Amino acid sequence: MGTCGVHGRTVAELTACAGAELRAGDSAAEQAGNVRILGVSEVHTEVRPGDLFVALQGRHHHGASKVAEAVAAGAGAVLTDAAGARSIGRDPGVPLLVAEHPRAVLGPLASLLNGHPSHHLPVFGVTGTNGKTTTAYILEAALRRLEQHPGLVSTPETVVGTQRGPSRMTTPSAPHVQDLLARMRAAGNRSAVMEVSSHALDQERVNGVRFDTVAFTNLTHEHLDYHGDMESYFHAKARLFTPEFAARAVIVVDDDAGWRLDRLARRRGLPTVTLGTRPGAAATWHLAGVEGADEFELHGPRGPMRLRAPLPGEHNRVNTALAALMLLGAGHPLQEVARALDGPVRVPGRMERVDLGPGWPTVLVDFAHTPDATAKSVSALRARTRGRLVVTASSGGDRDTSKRELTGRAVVESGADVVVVTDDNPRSEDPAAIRAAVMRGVDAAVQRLRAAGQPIPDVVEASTRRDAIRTALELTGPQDTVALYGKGHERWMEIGPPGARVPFVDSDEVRVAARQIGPRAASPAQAGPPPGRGGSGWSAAPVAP
Ligand SMILES: CC(=O)N[C@H]1[C@@H](OP(=O)(O)OP(=O)(O)OC[C@H]2O[C@@H](n3ccc(=O)[nH]c3=O)[C@H](O)[C@@H]2O)O[C@H](CO)[C@@H](O)[C@@H]1O[C@H](C)C(=O)N[C@@H](C)C(=O)N[C@H](CCC(=O)O)C(=O)O
Ligand SMILES: Nc1ncnc2c1ncn2[C@@H]1O[C@H](COP(=O)(O)OP(=O)(O)OP(=O)(O)O)[C@@H](O)[C@H]1O
Ligand SMILES: N[C@H](CCC[C@H](N)C(=O)O)C(=O)O
Repeated sequence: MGTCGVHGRTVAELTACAGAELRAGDSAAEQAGNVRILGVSEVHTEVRPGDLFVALQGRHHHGASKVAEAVAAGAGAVLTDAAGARSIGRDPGVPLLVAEHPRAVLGPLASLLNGHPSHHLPVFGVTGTNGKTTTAYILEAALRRLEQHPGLVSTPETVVGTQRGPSRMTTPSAPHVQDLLARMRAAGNRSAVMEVSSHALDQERVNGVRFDTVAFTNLTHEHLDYHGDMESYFHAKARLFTPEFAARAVIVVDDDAGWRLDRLARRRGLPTVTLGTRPGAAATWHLAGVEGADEFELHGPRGPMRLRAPLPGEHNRVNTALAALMLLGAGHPLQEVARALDGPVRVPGRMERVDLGPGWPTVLVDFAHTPDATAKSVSALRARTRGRLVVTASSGGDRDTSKRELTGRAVVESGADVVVVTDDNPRSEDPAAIRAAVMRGVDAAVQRLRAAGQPIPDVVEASTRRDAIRTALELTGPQDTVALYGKGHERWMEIGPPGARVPFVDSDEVRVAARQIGPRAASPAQAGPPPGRGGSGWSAAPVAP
């Protein structure tokens, strides 16, 4: 990887940058120090001639076991840790750099080799359990309207110049991050928006990026398979909030983690502004609005701003407000920010409507795959659905198992009328076992509602997602809403061993199922089961409370 062209950097320069020790093996140290390195890679299959191969200890392998292949592919030098150096043993045939924490210096080295791209364009980083992608897209659209020509690094897509393409990861490896920023710079982007995942922070993938403004959305139950507990998860997120990474931060303080992060960031010397939606919260900015409406006001030190969220739900007002405060923090005038945020934004697979025409329910595809996201999304749709709200409940395999029951519980407690328990990406697990876990949460919540004398949803299990989609359409009419959760923008289903995928697109499946079911009568009076548990009627525009 790397785009520093034919010039590159010498091994001596990289050794100094990495704080490493240069072991020249059989070659003379001076000669080794003069070797020119053109790029950097941490995956042996991505090594290009003249690259520095950085051999890291991972969860499964030590990259040092791939040094011979990397050198055969043309690696000009190798950087590793003491354990890696021991396992390489004999002279690898190229200069060997040994550092205490090569992972920590991989990003800075990649930045150096790419001409420090983040020093030349403002980078906006968004982290938090839910809302990163949505906030990033809202911000990207606004920066475009402000003629800041943003690049984008996000879960669904990456934008370099004006080219949009699918992403493989939310936040890629350090060499890829720096390579993307360098390519953005070369392609004329004048700003960049980047989602920063907790995995990326834990694995130091954004080390070496200088962020202009970083933002925190929230911290709720997720990724405990990786982080172990919420405390470690918090500390992974908190890594981003230091003056070394960013010039300033915007922090949503609707949960305890937000307040705690604000205190921690300020103690570290990072200037912060806070955003609260709870009445009486001692935040810098407050979001005020009528429940269920997309319009809202933002009150704070620089006066009220009137804004409109481009997607429904309270959570999307927060995402919009966060984007506004990031832009204000970066120095854009208030009126311009308000204007730039006033317009449609398409966020792939987030509250995305699938238009089937008259006679059909409102169908939405949404990426809610955590308990909190599911609760927020179901509540938002409940408030806008005149008829019945039919939702899928599912969870991915080989991921946090403890969120499955909580997700099942969330759909019931947030007001769904019909819950269709089905599959997401089963990966290597037995899909029936995952559904059973989700169903336990659904059942427990139903029992609680029943005991409290409250209305309870109908519950169906569909052993394939295709069946679930068809069932949801068959059950619904034009007054109803169908929400398909979990897969959002994904264009595949992961089934079987790691990496195994079959094509599967929720919105395509909806259209196929509608065609199979056949035409629907256009009149709302003729179709659809009786009204559900409540709600005030779906509308693309906000429904009056
Ligand atoms: C759990 C996790 O994040 N794993 C990442 C991690 O894998 P690992 O620790 O198992 O790596 P490893 O296989 O032990 O290899 C160690 C080192 O040897 C190198 N190696 C390894 C094997 C080989 O044949 N050749 C080789 O060079 C590897 O490049 C690596 O540097 O390091 C790898 C190399 O950088 C990543 O590809 C891999 O991401 C995997 C694919 C992944 O699925 N990650 C997901 C969970 C992830 O990061 N998701 C977040 C979004 C989460 C969210 O917010 O929703 C994201 O930012 O995308
Ligand atoms: N601020 C928010 N708070 C809670 N839930 C949200 C928020 N914003 C969006 N959501 C819900 O979470 C889902 C995922 O949103 P989004 O993709 O923006 O988050 P993300 O942090 O990028 O998620 P991921 O890391 O899984 O890609 C949305 O489809 C929506 O249901
Ligand atoms: N980045 C998230 C995406 C989850 C998407 C959902 N469809 C699933 O498979 O669980 C993860 O890897 O946990």
